[in-house]
Amino acid sequence: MQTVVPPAVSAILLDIEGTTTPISFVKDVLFPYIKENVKSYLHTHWDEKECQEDVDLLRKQAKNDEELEGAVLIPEWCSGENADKEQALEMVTNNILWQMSQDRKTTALKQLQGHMWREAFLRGEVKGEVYKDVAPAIKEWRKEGKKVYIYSSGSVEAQKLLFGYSIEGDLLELFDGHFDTKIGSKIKAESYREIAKNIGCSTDNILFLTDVTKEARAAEEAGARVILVVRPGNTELTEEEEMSYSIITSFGELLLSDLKAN
Ligand SMILES: CSCCC(=O)C(=O)COP(=O)(O)O
Ligand SMILES: [Mg+2]
Repeated sequence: MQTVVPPAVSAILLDIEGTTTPISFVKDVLFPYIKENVKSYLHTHWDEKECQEDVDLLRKQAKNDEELEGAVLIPEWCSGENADKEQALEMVTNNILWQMSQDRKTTALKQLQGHMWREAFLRGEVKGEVYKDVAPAIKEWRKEGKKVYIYSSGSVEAQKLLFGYSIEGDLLELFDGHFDTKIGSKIKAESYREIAKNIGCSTDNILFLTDVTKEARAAEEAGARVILVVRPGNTELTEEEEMSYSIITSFGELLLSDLKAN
């Protein structure tokens, strides 16, 4: 079945996990890579500026998380020149593993993950999985003058790795820009307003494609248009959610209204 995109839409904003990319790729490939390698990564890179910045951000996040039940914290002494490296990296590792056990989407965790995946993608150990219908559909949309952006909890750096080193080669030229949680949480309406400001359009001109209804609601609250994407392995939608949203199972089902007229 086809779903018509209203002509007012000038920008299509795409989620990654569960939308352009199977959840299984994230859960079974990307996340295990972090869990298996985080300690040795920290060990190797600990003294580098980038790694210390990542640790500092993780420590600040942990401070904010103090109130959370079961939170694994990172004491103040864990970053900086005088830190006992072995003890500190043990604490940081435990914090990362705890955050991942909760599938947290903090900027601190996502930044470190992006830096770790860089090694895996550059060495060719990992290639980004992208659904087959994604690239051909985006090419069509762009031909029709639509701008296409990514908005994911994964850091912009990680997004560029996934699409730049994908199973279909370098797909980065499909996108006009990338957003991550530095612009705000995906479940906050304000983030979509900020994205619209950044793109230079009204939220009403944005069509957001996502698999997560909390994200869909936030985008709608901001005035953006939303279509839910149902892919194999995604969380099942409730009957109410199915009734409330337009749904597609492939990007090929989107029909630009300008095209329909032809
Ligand atoms: C290269 S993105 C890695 C996937 C990830 O870490 C993530 O949290 C995906 O979140 P999304 O917002 O795309 O569902
Ligand atoms: Mg998603």
